[in-house]
Amino acid sequence: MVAIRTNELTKYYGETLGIEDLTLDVREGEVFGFLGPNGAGKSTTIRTLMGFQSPSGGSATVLGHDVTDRSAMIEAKQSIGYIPAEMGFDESVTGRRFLRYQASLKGDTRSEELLELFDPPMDREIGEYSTGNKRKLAVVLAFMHDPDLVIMDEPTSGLDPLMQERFYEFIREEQEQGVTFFFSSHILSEVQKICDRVGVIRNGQLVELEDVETLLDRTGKRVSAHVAGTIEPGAFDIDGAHDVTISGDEESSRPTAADGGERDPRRSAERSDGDGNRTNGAPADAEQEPGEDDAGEGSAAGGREGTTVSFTYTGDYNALLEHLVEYDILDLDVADAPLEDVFMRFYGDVDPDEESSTVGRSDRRGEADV
Ligand SMILES: Nc1ncnc2c1ncn2[C@@H]1O[C@H](COP(=O)(O)OP(=O)(O)OP(=O)(O)O)[C@@H](O)[C@H]1O
Repeated sequence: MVAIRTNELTKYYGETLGIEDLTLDVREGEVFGFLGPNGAGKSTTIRTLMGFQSPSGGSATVLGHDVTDRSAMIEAKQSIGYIPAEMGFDESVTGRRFLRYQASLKGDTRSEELLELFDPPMDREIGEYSTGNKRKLAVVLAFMHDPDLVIMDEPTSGLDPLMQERFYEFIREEQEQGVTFFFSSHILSEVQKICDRVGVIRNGQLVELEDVETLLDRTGKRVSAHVAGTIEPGAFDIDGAHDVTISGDEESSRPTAADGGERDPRRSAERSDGDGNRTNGAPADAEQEPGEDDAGEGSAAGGREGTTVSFTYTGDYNALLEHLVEYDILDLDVADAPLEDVFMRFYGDVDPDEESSTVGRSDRRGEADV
């Protein structure tokens, strides 16, 4: 059976496109990730599925109930958990009081267990909560009535890494009990970790629907190797390597008026390939800001000699290792390919400027760390 079904679901805000012709099924018991850059239409989809706004066209059902049918949706929500992107709490009451109020509306069969797990400060006024604590409370509220379907809009934003892991583990356990999840995210690694299938949305339209294994194969890794000596041009034109950039530290590390004193050859190389905002895949010290602490003696390229090669890799890992072994590797970084690479490589016509302005820098850093 399907838990969510949309058929050519469309939402315009006046002239502004929210989503268009969105057709997808979320199967009962699966964890479905809905991935896309800022403004792609994720929240629009979620708010429409929750019945908070009417579609401009098409149709949708959740747990078999038409999302435009008010009374059907009231009934459906007894079995639906919801974590919104913006948590609209009454800030003047304590968490405990808010929970009691919610319990009176939709029931509470397991808040004790959830409070133990996520531990928001229940006796403080919600107005005093940190963002993360608000999110923890939202998680407790979403699950306290033991829902069959949980719809979540970027549920982990604001949670610290430990809490995120706990939440992922919790989702896996809930899924084993048969709960279905539909959630939006910017974070590819998160989606990769916990989802069975992924829908990718861009400019209001579904551009891909994949199982995660397939997406992973297509996404690949961002590899950056810093090696002693030089790398011949073309040396990394190997099967499965895309967007290869090679940068030596001799010339590119010298500050120039044009680059505002940039010294790190890897950063210079990334700029030169027209992707000035890319941060993933580079060794940690490539994050150093110009002039930050590289002003010491003999500090060209942060004091590191050699050459850096960076590329996205979708090939066979053994073949890559065999190739790398020919070099004296000083530093190696392998990370999930960033979300924008997926868009740019597979969905081709994205304007890099538009993409870098819509996908936040901090989001990309977050992915690289995972
Ligand atoms: N209430 C609204 N009124 C007018 N336009 C809206 C409204 N809500 C969303 N939009 C527009 O609809 C489009 C999709 O926005 P939406 O919030 O669904 O994207 P999103 O994928 O959730 O983005 P984000 O990741 O930033 O949350 C955007 O162009 C946005 O400006």
